Amino acid sequence: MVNKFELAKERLIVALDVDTDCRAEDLIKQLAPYAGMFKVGMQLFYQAGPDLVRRLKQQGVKVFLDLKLHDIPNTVGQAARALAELGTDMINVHASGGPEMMRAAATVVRERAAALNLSVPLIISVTMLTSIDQHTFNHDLGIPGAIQEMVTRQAKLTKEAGLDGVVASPNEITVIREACGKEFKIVTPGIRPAWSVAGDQKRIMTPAQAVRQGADYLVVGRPITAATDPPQAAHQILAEIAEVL
Ligand SMILES: O=C(O)c1cc(=O)[nH]c(=O)n1[C@@H]1O[C@H](COP(=O)(O)O)[C@@H](O)[C@H]1O
Repeated sequence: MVNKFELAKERLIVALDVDTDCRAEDLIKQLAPYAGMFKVGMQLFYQAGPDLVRRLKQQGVKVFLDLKLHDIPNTVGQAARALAELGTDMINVHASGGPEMMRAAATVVRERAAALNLSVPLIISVTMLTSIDQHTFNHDLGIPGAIQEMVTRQAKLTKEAGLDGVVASPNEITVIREACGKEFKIVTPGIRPAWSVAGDQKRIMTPAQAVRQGADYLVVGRPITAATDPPQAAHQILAEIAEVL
């Protein structure tokens, strides 16, 4: 029987927001017993490039390649084609690029992965960044209404465009589930254990709260990677998740 710790591990994605492939690979070595997937985002990818991703895949590491593609449909489609060749497990685009852009990415990635006999990654959209709060949304960006309404709308568009799910804050899980159903993947950053610092994250929840709301995956970066003892921090988060599973 799979134990709760293993189930919790499958949900945890550690964000490798570091500057070098050496540091990233060192963290993976330390954290492999605790995380189901590792996220390579802009900070690391712009330094280490696709070679690091290829190497991690050869080592059997599950990789979420978080480059948040956002451009006209043709440009995103062509960029997504290159990313599909890396054989990652999850990639993302911005929902605000619109349905045609999202559809272009999904179509190209699936076709390319199939042509190369690679497993097809989950293709998800980023809704409203977890660093945006209601005040910034209304007063700085000048968008009326509640963030939850915008995220629900983006999630529905994402589903209609044929993607697998969304990145959203844990605050929006309930409304996304209602709108898009059980199979639709919800990936939540903005995870802050009670003992950690929120920093630039605004729409946050603890790991236990996010799992109770129904998150499929939790993305956690600095509470683990900037801790004095990253494996201990990861273990503590898994224990918290396992308790509510
Ligand atoms: O797409 C993402 O992963 C993402 C979307 C979002 O709305 N908010 C967000 O924080 N992220 C990413 O999730 C990670 C969160 O890291 P920490 O804030 O350090 O836990 C970072 O790598 C962000 O790039």
